[in-house]
Formats: sequence, C-alpha cells, structure tokens
Amino acid sequence: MLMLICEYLIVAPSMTRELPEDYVARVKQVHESGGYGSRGYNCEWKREEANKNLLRTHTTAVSSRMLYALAKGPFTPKKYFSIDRVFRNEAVDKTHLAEFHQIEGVVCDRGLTLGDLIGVLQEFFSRLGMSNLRFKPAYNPYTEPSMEIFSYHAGLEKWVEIGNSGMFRPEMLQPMGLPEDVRVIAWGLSLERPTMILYKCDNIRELFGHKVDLKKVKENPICRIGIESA
Ligand SMILES: N[C@@H](Cc1ccccc1)C(=O)O
Repeated sequence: MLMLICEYLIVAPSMTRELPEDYVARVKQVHESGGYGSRGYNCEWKREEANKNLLRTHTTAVSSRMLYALAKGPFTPKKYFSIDRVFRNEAVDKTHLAEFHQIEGVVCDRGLTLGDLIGVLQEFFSRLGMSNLRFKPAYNPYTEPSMEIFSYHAGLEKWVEIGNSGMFRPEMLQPMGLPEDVRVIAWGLSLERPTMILYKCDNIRELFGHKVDLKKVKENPICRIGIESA
C-alpha cells in the first residue's frame, strides 16, 4: 500500500474506511457521558477526528487492537509484546527523537495487581543490568493507576524517563467486551533511552537516524549474530 505522509497525518488514505460501528457507539458514549465507573469527558466525541489516519504516536495503538480482538472470543489469559517504530511531533535534542522505538507489553488475566506490574518491570530491567529504577505516579487517559519509570544516566548525571506503564481502565476494556473482572497490566518502554544508559551514550541521535556511525553498527557484536567470522 502506498501511503503519502504529510507531517504525522497520512494524506492518502487520509480517512479510515471502516470501523466496527457497535464499538464506535460504545466508545462515543463512554467518552461523552461516562460509564463503567467513569464520569466521561462531558464533551463531544468527534467522528471526523477519530476517522483521521495518522502515524502512531505510541505502540499502545497496537495493544488496543489486540485487546479488541481478544475480547471477540471467550476470555483466555494472554500476553502480547511488540517492539516497533513510533512518530511524534518532538523537538530533537540529546534525549529526544521524533522517531524512535517502543517496547510494549500487555498481560491480561484475572487477579493481576499493580504489584505484578512493578515486579515484571523490575525483573525485565534487572535482567538487562539496570536495577536502579524509580517509579513516579503519572496520568494516562487509558490507565489508572499509571507510573512513569526512571533510571539514572551517569553521563548526563540525571534520572531519565525510560518508560510509562499502568493498568488499563475499565472504561477502556469493557466497551471492547472484556469481562469485568479481567485486569490488564501494560507498559510502553523506550528502546533508545535504556540503550543510552547501558552503552554509556550521551546523545540519543548517535543511536538512530542519519547521525548513526556505520562503523559502530558493523563492528558491534550484536550486529554479527548469525554471521560467520571471516
Ligand atoms: N503509551 C504510553 C506507554 C504505556 C503503555 C501501556 C500502558 C501505559 C502506558 C506512552 O507512549 O508513553
């Protein structure tokens, strides 16, 4: 498929062609007047806005699709993971890129708690050699509670955000059709920021984009996996 891209909106096709109308009606209803324990935003949910095609700003777009698909059948506990490119209208500096990668994870089961989420994140990062984490309460319109994750960057001499996480809200899950007692813990982590910390890199632009040193890419051991040495 050919996509013409203008900024972050896609020019062609600029509008989505098909949406599940029954789900759209439930989303509109919960945004405008609440439900499932939420008070809603008390303002109009605009179909023209929702129909616009744009490059995803987070991989949670993919997680939502997977949860919606899961809700179609009888519930079984599931885990989903993705690592993919995201696009943001960001000013680029030594810790920000406008295009970067997110490591997304979603675990759905009955009885999951915030403790499970903290445990999974701590285990994941400690296996990479990063056990010095801080969790900060945050706000996401689709998770409650929510936590940003920080780790210390020795070169920059500051704590940098390496991810965001939370438990998906009932007003997001139930309109999809998931059972009321199902809990979903989820996270969206930066790929580049932990790499900066682990490889002692002070400028994120050296890791991705036109400033990448090709010699470094060729000589890095991980890029040689599966390639016979001469
Ligand atoms: N989508 C969030 C990360 C996130 C994923 C899943 C749950 C909560 C938060 C972000 O881009 O920052």
